[in-house]
Amino acid sequence: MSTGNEPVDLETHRARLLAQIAPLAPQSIEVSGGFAALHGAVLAEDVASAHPLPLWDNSAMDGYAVRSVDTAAAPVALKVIGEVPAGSGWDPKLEPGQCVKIMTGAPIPTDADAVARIEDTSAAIGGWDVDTVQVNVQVPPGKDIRRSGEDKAAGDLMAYAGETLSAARLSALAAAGASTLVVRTAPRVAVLVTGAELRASGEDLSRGQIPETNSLLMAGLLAESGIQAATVVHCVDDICAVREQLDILGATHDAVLSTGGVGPGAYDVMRQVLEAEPGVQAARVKIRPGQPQCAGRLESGAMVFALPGNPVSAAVSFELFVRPCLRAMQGHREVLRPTLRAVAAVGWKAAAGRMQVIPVVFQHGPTLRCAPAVHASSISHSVGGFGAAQGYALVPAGATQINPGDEVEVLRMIP
Ligand SMILES: Nc1nc2c(c(=O)[nH]1)N[C@H]1C(S)=C(S)[C@@H](COP(=O)(O)OP(=O)(O)OC[C@H]3O[C@@H](n4cnc5c(N)ncnc54)[C@H](O)[C@@H]3O)O[C@H]1N2
Ligand code: MOO
Repeated sequence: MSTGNEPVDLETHRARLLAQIAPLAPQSIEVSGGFAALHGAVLAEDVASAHPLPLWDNSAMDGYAVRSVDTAAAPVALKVIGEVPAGSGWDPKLEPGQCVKIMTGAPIPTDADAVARIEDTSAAIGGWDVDTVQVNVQVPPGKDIRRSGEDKAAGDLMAYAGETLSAARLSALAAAGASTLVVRTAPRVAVLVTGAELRASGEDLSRGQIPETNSLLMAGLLAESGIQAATVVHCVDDICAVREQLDILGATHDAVLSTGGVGPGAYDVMRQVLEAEPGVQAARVKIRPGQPQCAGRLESGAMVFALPGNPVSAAVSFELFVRPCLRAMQGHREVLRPTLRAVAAVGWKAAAGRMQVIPVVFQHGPTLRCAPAVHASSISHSVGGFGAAQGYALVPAGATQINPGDEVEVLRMIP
């Protein structure tokens, strides 16, 4: 492990990490088995529409497909020669004075050029079951017809490499006849926790023991970032045991996250194990919390992010460094969340020489306002107050105080 002597700023450290990330190999997935499994995957190639949308001219309304010219002298009686419900492939021939019942989404007969809505006919009162219908209004050509290709033409690019397959995008690609998609699915991530004081939540606690919560935090933050099935491993504070786990997890995952044990303490085994890893770098980043960072590539193959053990420090480190790297692995076009401006609802003390990353709750109104979720002077361990956090305020290094009404830059994690 190499150790940078000089403290680095957030952007420099993040850029160094991102430079080490290689995008995962893309996979070509047949979607005949269904699209749902692809939700959250990231496109590795652009996708064009296989056919026009809509596929064919179809009715926008329930009513009667007519020849517009027949309605010129409305009200006019037209002979109903049949019905085209949605799903029907029938293309009836229409003679002058004839029409067909048609339902929303059904193909417009080639001989028709407009739709008279049922509301504008005698069927609105008399019902559908008639041989002759009176159309009460003049129906101009094209009225209530959804034209083939008016949404997307065949060959139009529908989605681009680097975009996430959201519900909206997946349904669009399914509608456009996609048969194979080239994607990157979520990286395989393991979470490794160490710490002799940690007990499973719910267990009785003796003095000196606390509930282990960082695995829940990390797995949850991963899930909120689209990585559902993280492997969680609890390991005793023992150099050989941690070494063995890192070797196993590093060979079977794309990234390993750990929390705790990176400080200078006598029992900080993670630091001691990683010291033997040539591809791992320790850094002091000018942020508060989250100053001690340790990351790089394990000899076993995976990226490792050894985060500080304090829960809020770990969460901040995840947001600022891990999440962007995992997104880069998956080929996301945007790896950082956009930042917003918010107005400080109350004042708080800043971190002076370091950028302060303080968990906040938002107050919605004509202007977005925020207030700290934890005490500004003791952020890193305040797991309780952090529970209400919806995002972070990023207070630049150099600021000593935020006053009520000041504008601050914020990252929003939860809507
Ligand atoms: N002499 C110094 N001491 C410390 C320094 C320093 O520069 N010099 N840095 C402080 C800062 S800043 C941080 S951050 C922490 C980083 O320490 P570690 O990464 O070694 O974390 P631990 O000591 O293992 O734990 C810190 C804290 O977090 C609790 N913890 C750890 N894991 C979990 C878990 N899975 N679930 C819940 N809570 C967890 C642990 O009990 C400790 O309270 O070092 C400072 N010290
Ligand atoms: O930098 Mo530590 O992460 O403050 O608590």
